[in-house]
Amino acid sequence: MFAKCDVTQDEDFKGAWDAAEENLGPVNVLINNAGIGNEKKWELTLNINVGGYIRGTMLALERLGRNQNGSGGTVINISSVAGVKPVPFGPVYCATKYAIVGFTRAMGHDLHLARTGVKIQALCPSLVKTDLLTDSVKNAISPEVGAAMAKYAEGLKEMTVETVAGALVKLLTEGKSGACMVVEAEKEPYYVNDSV
Ligand SMILES: NC(=O)C1=CN([C@@H]2O[C@H](COP(=O)(O)OP(=O)(O)OC[C@H]3O[C@@H](n4cnc5c(N)ncnc54)[C@H](O)[C@@H]3O)[C@@H](O)[C@H]2O)C=CC1
Ligand SMILES: CCCCCC(=O)/C=C/[C@H]1[C@H](O)CC(=O)[C@@H]1CCCCCCC(=O)O
Repeated sequence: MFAKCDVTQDEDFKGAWDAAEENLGPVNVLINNAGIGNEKKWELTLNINVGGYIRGTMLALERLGRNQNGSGGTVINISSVAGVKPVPFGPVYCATKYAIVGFTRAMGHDLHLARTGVKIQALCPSLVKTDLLTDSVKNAISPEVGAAMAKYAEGLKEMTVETVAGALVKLLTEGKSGACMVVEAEKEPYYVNDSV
C-alpha cells in the first residue's frame, strides 16, 4: 500500500499510520528511515533527519505505549556510521545522525521501556550507493568537498541493501531497547554505545 507522508508534517504521519492499520491490520513496528543529505539546506536536513524521527517516535509511543492502553512494539531509527564517527564530508548530516543515536539511547532506556513497553533501537549502516550519495555530492558544502566525498565513496567496499535488511531483522528480533547496531560491508553487525 502507498500513503503520502511528509515526515515533517504531523497530519501526514498520523494519516499514514491510520492508512497502514486500515489496509494491513495492527501496526507494532515503525522504521524511521526518511532522510536527506543536503548541507546547503541545513534546516530542512535537521527537520527531516531529526524532526521526522522524533515525530514518528512520539506518534508510535502515543499509539503503541502500554501507558496509553497500547500493545507495546518497536521503533527502529535508521541512523548511520556517520552517527558514531565524525564524517567530514557532511557535517550537518553527521550531526543529525549523532542526534538520532543520542535520542535512541535515551528514549530506549529502561526508564522509558518500563513505562511504555515500546523498544527504541537504532541501526547504523555504512555506505550503500543510493540516491542519497548522489544528492549529497551535489548538495555538499562546496564542490571540492563533494568531490572528496565521491572519491572516498568510490574507494569503499560495496554493501548491499540486503546486508542492511539482514542486520535490521537481527536487531529487531534480538536487540535490547536502546541498542545501536552498526552494519558494515564484510563484517558481522555489531553493537556500540551501551546504554547508561
Ligand atoms: N545510503 C547510505 O549509504 C546510508 C543511508 N542511511 C540512511 O538510510 C535512510 C535511507 O536512505 P537511502 O535509502 O540511502 O536514501 P534515498 O535517497 O534512496 O531514500 C531516502 C528516502 O527518503 C524520502 N524522503 C526525503 N524527505 C522526506 C520527507 N520529508 N518525508 C518523507 N520522505 C522523505 C525520499 O523520498 C526517499 O525515498 C536515510 O535516513 C539515510 O540517512 C544510513 C546509512 C547509510
Ligand atoms: C562513515 C560514514 C558512512 C556514511 C553512510 C551514510 O550515511 C552516507 C551518507 C552520506 C551523506 O549523505 C553525507 C555524507 O557525508 C555521506 C557520505 C560519506 C562518504 C562515505 C563514508 C563511508 C565510510 O567511511 O564507511
